[in-house]
Amino acid sequence: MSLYFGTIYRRKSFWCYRLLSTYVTRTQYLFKLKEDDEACREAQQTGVFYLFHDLAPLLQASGHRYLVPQLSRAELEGLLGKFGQDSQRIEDSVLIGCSNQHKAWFALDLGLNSTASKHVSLPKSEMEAELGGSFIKLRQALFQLNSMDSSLLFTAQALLRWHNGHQFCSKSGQPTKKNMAGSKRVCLSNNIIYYPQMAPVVITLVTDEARCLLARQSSFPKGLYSALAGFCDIGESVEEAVQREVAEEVGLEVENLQYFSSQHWPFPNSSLMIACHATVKPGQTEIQVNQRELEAAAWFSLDEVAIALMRKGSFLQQQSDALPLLLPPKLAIAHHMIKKWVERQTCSSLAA
Ligand SMILES: NC(=O)c1ccc[n+]([C@@H]2O[C@H](COP(=O)([O-])OP(=O)(O)OC[C@H]3O[C@@H](n4cnc5c(N)ncnc54)[C@H](O)[C@@H]3O)[C@@H](O)[C@H]2O)c1
Ligand SMILES: [Mg+2]
Repeated sequence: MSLYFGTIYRRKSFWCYRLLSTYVTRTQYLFKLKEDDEACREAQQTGVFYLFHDLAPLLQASGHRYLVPQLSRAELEGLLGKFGQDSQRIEDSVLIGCSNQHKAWFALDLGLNSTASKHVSLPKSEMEAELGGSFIKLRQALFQLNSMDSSLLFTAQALLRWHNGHQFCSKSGQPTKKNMAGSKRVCLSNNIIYYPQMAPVVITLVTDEARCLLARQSSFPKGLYSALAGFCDIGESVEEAVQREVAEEVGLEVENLQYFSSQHWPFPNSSLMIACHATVKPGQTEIQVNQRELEAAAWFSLDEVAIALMRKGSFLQQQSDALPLLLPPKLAIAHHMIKKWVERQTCSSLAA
């Protein structure tokens, strides 16, 4: 992430002033909103709101793309008023970020039916007509959103889903209460604090000298292959999870693990995808596909993968049986690790 300097000076001590970056002041502001309910309530007065209905975000079609409308506080109060609700409902929203000018961004789901909340679900189609947009499932809209919008909506949906699923304390059975920002929930009967959770998942691009190993599950779109992925078991390090998953799914032992990058992934719940490159031990390349986990796995050459990366068009539309190799879309970390491997291989073959 590139940091650039803003104009805000903060007094560090009596004689020393420090220039803080826009990124740092924004981060510190968000921290304050998470910790201080009053400050967050105040931020709700001037903030903007992204609406959801039963975890589907409000979107507006614009040509082949989707735009993500934001409502001001006044617009949201007007909408709630039309459906017989007061501004108290706004406190159900969760904080998902803020602009460099410290305008806070919130997400609010007006369609979730929760037993713990006194607020009822608002009717979807009437709201859509009122708002001039549609509540569309995130998976369906993925390829028509820009990367900033999709990342913000991923966060918002994950947080809203977590709150919806943690309305009661698992120890006392009593309702839990969200703090204003939605960064935690507390059980008032025993003070247990619950924080939003993500499941760590390792995703590994296994390679030998000239090929990479890709696999597919039967639920994938036809022709689509990706890197090997799997949830970390409790007590495991990333390295152990990578080695276990590769051994479990394709019966290979890997070495030379190299961390590549990470990504929050909202499907099916909230995962932290930890992407690594790894190589097989020399001479050990024979795959045994675990049929309980995978439909197929195979080694692919640099040429096959490089051509597949250049292939345009959505794999969602592929219907034919004679399918070319298809790779995950750009918003998936798997795409970027495969691309990185192709770049590295191409550079080293040019240098040779
Ligand atoms: N963003 C990307 O590029 C990318 C690419 C591939 C996979 N993924 C994601 O990685 C995730 C894991 O991949 P996988 O399905 O091969 O995992 P996996 O190989 O661990 O197999 C899934 C099975 O693991 C078990 N499991 C263990 N812990 C779990 C948990 N916390 N939540 C759900 N199931 C759990 C379940 O029985 C489940 O059926 C998937 O959700 C997928 O969406 C993302
Ligand atoms: Mg797997």
